[in-house]
Amino acid sequence: MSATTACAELACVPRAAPRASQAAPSAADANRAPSDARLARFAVDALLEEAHLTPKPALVDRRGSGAHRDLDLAVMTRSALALEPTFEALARASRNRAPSVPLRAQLAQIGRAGEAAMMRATGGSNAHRGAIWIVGLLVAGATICGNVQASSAARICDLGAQIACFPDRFAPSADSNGTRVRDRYGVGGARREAQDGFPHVIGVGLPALDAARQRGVDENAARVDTLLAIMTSLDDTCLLHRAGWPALTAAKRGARRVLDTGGSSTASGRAELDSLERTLLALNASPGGAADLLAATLFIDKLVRHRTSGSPTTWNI
Ligand SMILES: CC(C)(COP(=O)(O)OP(=O)(O)OC[C@H]1O[C@@H](n2cnc3c(N)ncnc32)[C@H](O[C@H]2O[C@H](COP(=O)(O)OP(=O)(O)OP(=O)(O)O)[C@@H](O)[C@H]2O)[C@@H]1O)[C@@H](O)C(=O)NCCC(=O)NCCS
Ligand SMILES: Nc1ncnc2[nH]cnc12
Repeated sequence: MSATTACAELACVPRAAPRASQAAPSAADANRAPSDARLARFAVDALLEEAHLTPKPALVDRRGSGAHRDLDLAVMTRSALALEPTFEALARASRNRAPSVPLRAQLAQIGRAGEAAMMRATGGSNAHRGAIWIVGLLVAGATICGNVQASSAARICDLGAQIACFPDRFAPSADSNGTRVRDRYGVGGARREAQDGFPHVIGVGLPALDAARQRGVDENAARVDTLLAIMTSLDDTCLLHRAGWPALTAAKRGARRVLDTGGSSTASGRAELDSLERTLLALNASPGGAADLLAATLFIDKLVRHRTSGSPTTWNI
């Protein structure tokens, strides 16, 4: 499918730490599609904002390492920053292309080089393998989409899904955690999430973020509640790989309880969130796939929403 959407320009969003300050959008930014560099910057910003978001149950955040022994906030930050050239290369390769077998093969090679860059940056820890896949495909989808407007989210996800559905011709026969878990439990994992059109971004994450903002909770709580909404239904192979079905069930039910008792901004919701975290830590399990899908939601939100909102989100991390 070719890029046909006629869209307006994408403005750069004023944002807080942890990254160096960004240039404000210039008049020259008007009426053109986001550049490769800007798409990459949004992708990295989304990863950084996810990592710094606090509190997240059993995940790395500003409080500590959660259930992870080999990850902390400094490692997650180094990993995200090291991925900027990867996301930019994914965008560059997708420019003026349509989803196809050759494009899929080229993106896969860039993605694998990105995984190697992540491993070098983290000293061998897997911080963002899932995010390279999920957000990388959305970067490609956004590039092919061209100009981006408020209604572009579904098209970007659809284009990313089309790419994911083509075979990865040069894939090494990998024996990944995800492959083992999919065989054992019969779940779809990261691959299926992309091939199905990113349902946890388009059908869960973005609506949950909208709903939380409309409820008037602060942006931090809105994002935590969005993560929890994703957790309520995601078959997260990170949880399954670490602690099997009990961890996945505890994560889904616990996240639902937090939301049903008012969300993370309420005292009762916060108590349920603490309880969910204790349960996951006891199982040595963490919802890494849900964290990646939150980052993907934030990436799309930046692309399609901030420019049109008129009042860009400002929040401290
Ligand atoms: C298609 C791939 C994603 C490969 O997938 P596969 O499932 O075979 O491999 P995994 O290595 O298991 O990676 C999948 C990661 O995706 C995240 N995830 C899990 N469930 C879902 C889901 N339902 N939807 C979306 N995403 C999901 C998750 O990533 C996060 O967890 C990681 C941390 O886990 P942890 O257990 O701490 O770490 P490990 O070191 O792995 O465990 P130990 O061995 O130490 O015990 C962290 O990375 C988070 O991001 C899953 O881990 C894809 O990778 C692929 O084919 N790549 C090739 C390149 C390519 O084609 N690129 C395309 C262009 S971008
Ligand atoms: N914040 C986080 N903690 C642990 N694993 C992750 N994978 C992606 N984001 C993560």
